[in-house]
Amino acid sequence: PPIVIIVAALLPELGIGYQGKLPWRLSKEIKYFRDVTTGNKRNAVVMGRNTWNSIPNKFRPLKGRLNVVLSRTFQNELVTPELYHANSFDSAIDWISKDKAHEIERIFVIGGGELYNTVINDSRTLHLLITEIKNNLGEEVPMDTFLKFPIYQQHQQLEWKKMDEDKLKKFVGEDIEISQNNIEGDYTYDFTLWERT
Ligand SMILES: CCc1nc(N)nc(N)c1C#CCc1cc(OC)cc(-c2ccc3c(c2)OCO3)c1
Repeated sequence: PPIVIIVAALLPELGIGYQGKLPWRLSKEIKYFRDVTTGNKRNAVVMGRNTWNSIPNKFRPLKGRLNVVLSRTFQNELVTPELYHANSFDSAIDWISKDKAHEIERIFVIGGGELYNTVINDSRTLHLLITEIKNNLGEEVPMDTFLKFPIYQQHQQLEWKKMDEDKLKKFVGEDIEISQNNIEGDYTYDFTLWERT
């Protein structure tokens, strides 16, 4: 199944976290994340162990999705029907691809920084769903984790192109309502789709 990175990042530095937490609480953004990763058919959400631990207990495993958690100390095993443990990204993808029981439509990589910065360079990753966040007051927001994505550089031979909103709507599915220029607290954010050229 295709691999999609889904992430919310603060422009321009592409900050995504601080001390293992999301630096913001954006309710419509969480709804978008839930709706897109849940979709209509069964999808997988792949995350690192720290991200798993940072999801509030009552929300994990993320419901309606096959949760795959990576840790170098894990054995590859199906812990429950909704939770698979793997000791590498490749062994997780291999298992998901072979596992007929689940018939996974899309594999969403949902964090954290270390996993994002590895998977962005994997040729099997064809799409990025980036929620571009801006701070309204232009103030410094404490961050310690950043995306190392080569997509905002000015040089021409960009390997990633931002798609228009119609393509985003088609990609996530027409029944998902996409509102742009969302303002919540000190933040304004837009949902974007990027394709590998
Ligand atoms: C939901 C934030 C998000 N947005 C986008 N666009 N992409 C993502 N990969 C994520 C994410 C994520 C993992 C994560 C991390 C986290 O703390 C670091 C908390 C959650 C989370 C997941 C579900 C929740 C919730 C928080 O509050 C209510 O329901 C989820």
